[in-house]
Amino acid sequence: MAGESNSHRSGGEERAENGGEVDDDRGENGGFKMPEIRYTKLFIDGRFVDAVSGKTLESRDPRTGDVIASVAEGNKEDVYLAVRAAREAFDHGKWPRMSGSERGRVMLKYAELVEHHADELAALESLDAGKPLAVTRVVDVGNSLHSLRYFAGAADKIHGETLKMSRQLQGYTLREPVGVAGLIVPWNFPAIMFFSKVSPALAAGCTMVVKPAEQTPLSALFLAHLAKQAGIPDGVINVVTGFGPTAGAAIASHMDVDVVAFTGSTEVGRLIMEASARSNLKTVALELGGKSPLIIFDDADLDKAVELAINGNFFNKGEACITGSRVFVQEGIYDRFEQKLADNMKNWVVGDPFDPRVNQGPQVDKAQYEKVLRYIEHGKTEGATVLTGGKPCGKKGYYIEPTIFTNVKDDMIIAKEEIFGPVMCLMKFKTVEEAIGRANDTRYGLAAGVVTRDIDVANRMARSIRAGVVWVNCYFALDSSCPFGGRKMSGFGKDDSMHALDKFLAVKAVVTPVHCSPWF
Ligand SMILES: NC(=O)C1=CN([C@@H]2O[C@H](COP(=O)(O)OP(=O)(O)OC[C@H]3O[C@@H](n4cnc5c(N)ncnc54)[C@H](OP(=O)(O)O)[C@@H]3O)[C@@H](O)[C@H]2O)C=CC1
Ligand SMILES: CCCCCC/C=C/C(=O)O
Repeated sequence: MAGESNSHRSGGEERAENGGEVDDDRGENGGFKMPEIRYTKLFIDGRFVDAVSGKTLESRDPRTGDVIASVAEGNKEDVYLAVRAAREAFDHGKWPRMSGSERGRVMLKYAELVEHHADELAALESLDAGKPLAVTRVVDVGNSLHSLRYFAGAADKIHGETLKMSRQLQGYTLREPVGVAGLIVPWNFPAIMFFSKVSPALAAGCTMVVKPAEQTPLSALFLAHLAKQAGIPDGVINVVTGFGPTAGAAIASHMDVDVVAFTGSTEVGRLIMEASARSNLKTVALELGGKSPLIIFDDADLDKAVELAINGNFFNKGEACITGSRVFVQEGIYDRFEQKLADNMKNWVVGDPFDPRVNQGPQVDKAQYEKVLRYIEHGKTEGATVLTGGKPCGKKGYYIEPTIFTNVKDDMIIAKEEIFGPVMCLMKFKTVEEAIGRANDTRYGLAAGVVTRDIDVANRMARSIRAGVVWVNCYFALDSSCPFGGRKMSGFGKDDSMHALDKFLAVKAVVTPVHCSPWF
């Protein structure tokens, strides 16, 4: 493992460059200076404060399992304080009452500050979540900035409709900020997830309480500090770090929270809906798990298809709801595809995320590491064949070899359940009809990929697959302007695009009689 003096290349070969061991003379962290962790308290009403209980939770370095910071452990009482601040800011503060263009201007200032601190943010994110720094800087920070700027631009484009009514009535709709938003986000893309919820909520004029995942609280606190610097009024963004069953559940069941936007597991999504039903029937938007198909046809560009399968499965160590973890390859190209995939995986480097040569860092924590390894064992006992990987690697930390299973049957656990780790199921198919049937044979419906040069096949697949997005000849092609969110047990409601605003806006109809109209 790099940073630990040996990293790992997939395909069973330890470090090709110099006979297995890396001669790493750049010292620990590849000579990279670790970020200073400056913010570890709850952010409520514009101030960093301890949890009422005084308790803290530990954020750990996934490279080693060592504690990197003790962070305030907020619970129900802290959530209540945060919601009170958000309520006050909504009911009496200026943010919801500013014009959209003024809000947009402050959000652009916020984006400028995030960009100015991009290196620090990227380093915090890599340290907390185990992501390669080079990727974090470009993808995680880049995507965060894009989201903030997109919704800064959207803030003055929120408007209703005039209604053509069937009687002598004049009607129009207003789209008003819905109120206090509870934003519960996971650990796989902490900053991206923060902004995927915070940016549209800000643009809509809502105030909010954000709960980051217990594994990755650091970037949200840092971003709260930058929000204050940018001039976002106190109480508009509050961040309560803490555990899901306490702090998260308190947000979901709070009578004064008007909407919860959540990304995470399907199991917790269900709990959030239950909490809404039992409390104030708040609006709920859920972005949940997936088991997405990536379907590669005989006519595909082989190099491209292999690249998409690798990135579609092993990017972010497979910790993404949209991984194309069921790779279906048509029989005519299958053998060549499998060979090239195995060959290319030899260049995939697992190791310290601060080493620029590394493609894949450690899983986020021990629980996820153990969960993924259990799935790998399931795959073996169910009779699938290990093409690459199949075991943990490194002497410490939560590293797992990128694992590809062949001879996978659709009803195997590894082909049905979300693994959320670097595990690909490779399967063969014959016809378009078979590919459609098997792609849809899942309780999830988040994303799908199709690789073909045939426009008719591409169109037919795009219309037949029941998923929130179908990527044709690309994968992970997310953009702030493109709606993102699933169907079936992958949830409902959209992140990104103008659709993301909907959950933060209440539509109100205004109707008056109209007399003497020359047209009616
Ligand atoms: N769709 C996606 O992008 C994600 C999917 N997952 C899936 O979920 C699996 C388990 O990961 P896990 O971290 O447990 O995911 P969770 O769904 O538990 O976590 C997501 C967020 O929800 C919070 N949360 C947990 N329980 C509750 C609750 N009862 N009420 C309100 N909020 C709650 C978590 O807090 P805390 O961290 O404190 O528990 C976290 O902030 C993964 O292996 C993966 O399959 C996970 C993350 C993202
Ligand atoms: C380019 C990658 C950005 C991924 C952000 C969206 C991920 C969603 C998820 O895994 O929940």
